Amino acid sequence: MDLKDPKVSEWKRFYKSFTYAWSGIIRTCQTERNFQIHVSISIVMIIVGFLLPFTVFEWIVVLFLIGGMLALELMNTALEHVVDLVTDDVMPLAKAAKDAAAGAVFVYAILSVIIGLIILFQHFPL
Ligand SMILES: Nc1ncnc2c1ncn2[C@@H]1O[C@H](COP(=O)(O)OP(=O)(O)OP(=O)(O)O)[C@@H](O)[C@H]1O
Repeated sequence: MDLKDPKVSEWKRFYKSFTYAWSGIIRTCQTERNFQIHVSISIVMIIVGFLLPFTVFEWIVVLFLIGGMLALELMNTALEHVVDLVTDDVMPLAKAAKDAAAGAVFVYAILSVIIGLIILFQHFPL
């Protein structure tokens, strides 16, 4: 179905774009080891959040970190696919693009771990 077709209703377009997004998430979850690791850590963090329990502010921070991390990992996967689509050859620009995207994920992951530990230490003071 062509989503730009004017005969397609707005709701159908909205629903279709939602199913495309969902299939992108599922596919990435099935194929990308790093995404699976992030999902696992997110589930653990949510369980810990219910057990401690987190305050409303802590939930907001943790959910932003989880959402940001998963969204960034999806963007990284998209960029890897595009680079692989453009070339099979070993090229410095392909490496630069992939490594920069991986770097973005790494920066966010380090920040998430630090903020996550700060939140956890609030509940288990040393
Ligand atoms: N076409 C290419 N030209 C040059 N270097 C590349 C190319 N494709 C990948 N690389 C480099 O090889 C390394 C591994 O890349 P790869 O695409 O396998 O991703 P990855 O880091 O294993 O991530 P993932 O496990 O999520 O697929 C990275 O340093 C990347 O920059």
